[in-house]
Amino acid sequence: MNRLIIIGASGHGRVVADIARLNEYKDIVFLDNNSDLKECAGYPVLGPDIMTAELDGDIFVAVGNGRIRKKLMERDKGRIFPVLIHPHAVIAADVLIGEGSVVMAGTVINGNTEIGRGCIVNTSASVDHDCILGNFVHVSVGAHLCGTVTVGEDTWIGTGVIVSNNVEICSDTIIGAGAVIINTIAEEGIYIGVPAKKVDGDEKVNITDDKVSKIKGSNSGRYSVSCPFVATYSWQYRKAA
Ligand SMILES: CC(=O)SCCNC(=O)CCNC(=O)[C@H](O)C(C)(C)COP(=O)(O)OP(=O)(O)OC[C@H]1O[C@@H](n2cnc3c(N)ncnc32)[C@H](O)[C@@H]1OP(=O)(O)O
Repeated sequence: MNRLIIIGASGHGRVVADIARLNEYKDIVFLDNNSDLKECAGYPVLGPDIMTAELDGDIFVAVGNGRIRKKLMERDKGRIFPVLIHPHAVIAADVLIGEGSVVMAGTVINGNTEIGRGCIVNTSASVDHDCILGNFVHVSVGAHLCGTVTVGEDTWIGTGVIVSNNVEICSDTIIGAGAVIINTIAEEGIYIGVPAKKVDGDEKVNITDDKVSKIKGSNSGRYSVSCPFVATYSWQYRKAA
């Protein structure tokens, strides 16, 4: 197994490293722009993220911000960004998962669902049948997407969110922790509450600057990968466009 270079020596990076270990990566190193960091989860932090250019190995961008995940994956286009799946995730055989995505422990992803590139399906989340998640989507801890839900690129579904079936959520949107989405969201922004409502523009929000393009993933190639640890499961992932 190749070396895995994890960008981002944070709590998220720590979880990613553990899943990489369970995916049989033996040589794991971190890069992080915080020069004070020397180790993470027992693995060395070698230097800033730009060092990918001088290091051999697969790359995983373990950064919570979807825009940064996108930027770093595009910078190192052509390198291998593995799909990392915790052995205690339950994934239907026909699910498609884009490169550079991570699926964490206790998740369930049901049939005919497509997950884009650079996505995070976080601990104990579920994404039910016939869903489509665009690139760089984050489904946070314990969030649940019912069947036939579509989520646009770079949208962050907060922890504990429930999304009812047959709902579409547009790109570049944040769904606050604990919200319940019962209707389609077509206008980007921050939505909170039960049922969720858009936060007014003059309220304090933490969305920052340059939100990226709103295109959904349009990758086409299908590539089979074998699962090293659960012989009864298999899944496919989509190669970057
Ligand atoms: C492994 C992991 O850790 S995965 C990470 C998962 N993390 C999450 O899911 C966090 C999601 N983030 C949130 O829900 C945030 O609160 C956001 C993005 C919705 C808003 O953040 P901010 O802009 O910083 O809002 P801020 O904290 O200043 O709150 C503004 C107001 O909205 C309210 N508010 C904030 N979030 C929520 C929420 N999820 N639901 C209801 N009300 C909320 C606050 O109580 C506050 O109300 P007040 O003005 O009456 O006091």
